[in-house]
Amino acid sequence: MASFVSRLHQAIRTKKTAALVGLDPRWEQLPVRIRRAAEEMYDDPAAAKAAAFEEFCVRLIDVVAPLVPAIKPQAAFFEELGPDGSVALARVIRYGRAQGLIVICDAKRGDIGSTAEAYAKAYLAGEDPQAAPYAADALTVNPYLGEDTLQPFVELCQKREAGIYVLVRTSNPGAATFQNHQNKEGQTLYEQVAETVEKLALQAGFDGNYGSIGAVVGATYPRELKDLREKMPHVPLLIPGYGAQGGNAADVAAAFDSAGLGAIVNSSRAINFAFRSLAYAESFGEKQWEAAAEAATRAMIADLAANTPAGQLMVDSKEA
Ligand SMILES: O=C(O)c1cc(=O)[nH]c(=O)n1[C@@H]1O[C@H](COP(=O)(O)O)[C@@H](O)[C@H]1O
Repeated sequence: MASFVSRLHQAIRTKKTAALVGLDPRWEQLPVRIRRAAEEMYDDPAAAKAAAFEEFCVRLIDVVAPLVPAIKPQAAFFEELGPDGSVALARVIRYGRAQGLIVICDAKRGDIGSTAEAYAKAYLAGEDPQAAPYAADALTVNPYLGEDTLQPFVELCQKREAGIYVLVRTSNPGAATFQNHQNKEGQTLYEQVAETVEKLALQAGFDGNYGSIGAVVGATYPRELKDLREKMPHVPLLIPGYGAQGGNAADVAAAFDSAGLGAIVNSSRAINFAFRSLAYAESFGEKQWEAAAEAATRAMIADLAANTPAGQLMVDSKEA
């Protein structure tokens, strides 16, 4: 049995990058051919969109599976379609795992403890992909209801060798409104959450350096990121906000330890829809959307390699 964090770090060592590809299928931005083919096949719009999302994500997984350790399907886009979307999400998660990827489902769940337990059972398959309907290795979790509501997730992480990433300091422009609220001692809400997550990380899947209870910290706030890395030395970080939201490799460099571990950096739109971007549209165009996604993934990996210690792993091994 291997804990979530040890499986993740093994995958990072194998692929020699901490790049994480988010799967955020947006109907209007999908390649037209995929949309048209699905619309011809299904009369029902939700069924057509779900089929198109699945095809797009499966083909994207085929592109990125040899390059990166992990993917992060965004549940929201699938849920928007109703039951057909949920089935597509479950199938995409399974396909990703079958290709040897670590799959982090981004559904940002959280509720009172007894309900949280049901969410945990739904998403946290952990090491055994048969253990849950949405068979993810890890799930993003909202801590707003309190520490007791994280406990069911932590317990299932222990039982199934799964992981969670708790929202600590998010990447969005309004992150500070609640998260920077200070208590009487001057400690911000996100620092209090960080303290709890650090404590929980020692309780589940601890591999001697890191636990399997992680934290989401945005790339768009590099000062807070550096500070939180120090406050949570045993917590693996999931860092969104690189790419489309403006974060760059220099912004996330402080998240990594001297072995290049301890964090993964997500990019979704900039890879999924690279064929629509200024950087790649001219060279690739819509028909070659997969080649554009591959080029964008390779560019991200090269950027992290050049500007973070995690990337140094790749450089060192090429030289060896
Ligand atoms: O939990 C997340 O992944 C997340 C947390 C956060 O603070 N900010 C954030 O952008 N995300 C998610 O990460 C993805 C970022 O997508 P891009 O901005 O297209 O790279 C989206 O699916 C977001 O929902």
